[in-house]
Amino acid sequence: MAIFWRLLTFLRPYRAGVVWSLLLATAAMVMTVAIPYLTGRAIDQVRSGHKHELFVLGVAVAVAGLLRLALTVARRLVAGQVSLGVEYDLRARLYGHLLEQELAFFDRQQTGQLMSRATVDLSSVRFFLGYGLVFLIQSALTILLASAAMIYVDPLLALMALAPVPFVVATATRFGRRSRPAMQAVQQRIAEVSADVEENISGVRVVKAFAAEERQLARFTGSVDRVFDQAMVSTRLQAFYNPFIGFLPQVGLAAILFFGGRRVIDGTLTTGQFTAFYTYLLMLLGPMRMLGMGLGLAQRATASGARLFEILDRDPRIVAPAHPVALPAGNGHIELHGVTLQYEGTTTPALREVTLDVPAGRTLAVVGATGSGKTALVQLIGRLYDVTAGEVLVDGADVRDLDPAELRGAIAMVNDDPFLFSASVAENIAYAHAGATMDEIRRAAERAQAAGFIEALPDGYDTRVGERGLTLSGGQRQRIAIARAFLADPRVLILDDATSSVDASTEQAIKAALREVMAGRTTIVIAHRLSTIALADEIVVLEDGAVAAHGTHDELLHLSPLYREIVEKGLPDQVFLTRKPVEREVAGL
Ligand SMILES: Nc1ncnc2c1ncn2[C@@H]1O[C@H](COP(=O)(O)OP(=O)(O)OP(=O)(O)O)[C@@H](O)[C@H]1O
Repeated sequence: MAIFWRLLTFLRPYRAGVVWSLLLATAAMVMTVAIPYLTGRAIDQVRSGHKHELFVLGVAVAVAGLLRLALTVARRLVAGQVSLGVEYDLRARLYGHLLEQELAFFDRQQTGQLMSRATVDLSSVRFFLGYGLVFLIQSALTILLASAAMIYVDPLLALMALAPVPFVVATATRFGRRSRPAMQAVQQRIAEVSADVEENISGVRVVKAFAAEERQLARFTGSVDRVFDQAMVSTRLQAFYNPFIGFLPQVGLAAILFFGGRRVIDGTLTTGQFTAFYTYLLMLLGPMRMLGMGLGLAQRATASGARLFEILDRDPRIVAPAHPVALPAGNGHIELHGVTLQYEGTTTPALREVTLDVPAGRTLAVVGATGSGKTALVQLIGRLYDVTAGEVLVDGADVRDLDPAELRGAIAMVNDDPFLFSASVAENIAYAHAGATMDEIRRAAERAQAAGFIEALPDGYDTRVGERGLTLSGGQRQRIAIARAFLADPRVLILDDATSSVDASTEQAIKAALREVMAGRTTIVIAHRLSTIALADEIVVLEDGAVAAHGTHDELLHLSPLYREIVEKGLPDQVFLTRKPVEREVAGL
């Protein structure tokens, strides 16, 4: 119930619309109630042969009908606006809130689940708030007005006719109680199906590569079956309760036909009154059914609301401090003091007591076996995760004291698998600097050794790259990411150099681009090959999240057996493809 009241708060900005909706609904109801009354009177005029009065009443029925039409159209327009407004607000709030969450939140969420909440759940809430609520109130109002009219015509008969109403209310309440959990389970299972669809489409390359379509389909069919089974539980409840709610008032109808008919025969009730009375009772049937439907919508919206609030109530864990300090002037001096990082839900830390000092402008290569904590380390600099212990300083300021937006504005990351948005190449390059001019974009692309292939694309810089930029090769995407970093002009550059899939000349181009972008900035590079290590001033070797060794290449070759082993066996060295003397030297050529 608390969730239901909270849902109503979404209507607050639309108070005027809701009030108008209700006023229009009430006026339409008055017209609806007036029609049987006028019809009853008209029938009495037929019996007494008053042609003029009959004409007037006929016109009055037509006018009431027209007014009702106009009022209903107006109400639907207003309600539609409210509904879409609520949808707009909710979408913006939900999306904004999701974007505020820290990375760790997304590590544990299935994309499809989140998407289902943002679509299926959101639309059931907005549909209820926009239309369902008015349905409910309108039905209740019709029942009240028709009851009042019936009591006015004949209190005793009215009592008889209305006797089933308490049973209707009791049945509807019971229906609500049984239906809500069933509905919530349906929503949950629909979300699971969405998650399955999302995973299958995102991972379609793996599915195809392993010819796993049949297996995936079987799994998917399983999820769909689960939705079907649970929806059937819900449907069975509805199949019984809804008609039952509609049936109860019909018991009243039979009683009215019998007792009311007798009173007409006795002459204590006119035929017109009897007709009006009977029509009122017929009028009750619709709203009673609508009441059931409205309650169904309310159940669904409450179930969906609970799922939306789960997200909306989650406070982001990495936020700007109340009084952030400004990022001190500097050129990207990075310090880690006794840093330990343990990801949520894991038992062993990904980083243990790491202490590092990277002076401004220097290049540090991070090497280590897979899972040794290289990515974990670089993610801490932009505060994508919070340390479990210790501190990370950028130009002397603890990253937790800074506004994350300012901090991240000073850092650029070039991943091994850069993500490109479905937009033009130019827009993708300008992602870090939305106001960049075409000239700046071109210059960045040139420096990133990307201009050549971009100009060869069908529409040059205006070429749209598909979702995830799949129309471009890995090496091309990486150079676009480097161009992005140029435009961002960061103090600190973070690189992951896993360019193992590119050919020799691309590798050369990337190395040249990297050397250009690294100049004059602090760079931390996760190195997977000797040629990248050659770009670094110093190297840190990670082993199980701890610093195993730290020094220059030569020092480490003497001091660290682990480094020697990594150099000898671990790095997919392609240094023979490069021509830079320094790299040949490093590789011992
Ligand atoms: N988001 C996460 N949540 C929980 N554990 C994680 C998360 N990311 C990484 N880990 C774990 O933390 C450890 C360090 O991972 P990290 O990604 O830093 O390794 P890495 O050295 O970059 O490996 P690779 O070279 O394969 O990319 C691993 O044991 C990994 O399983």
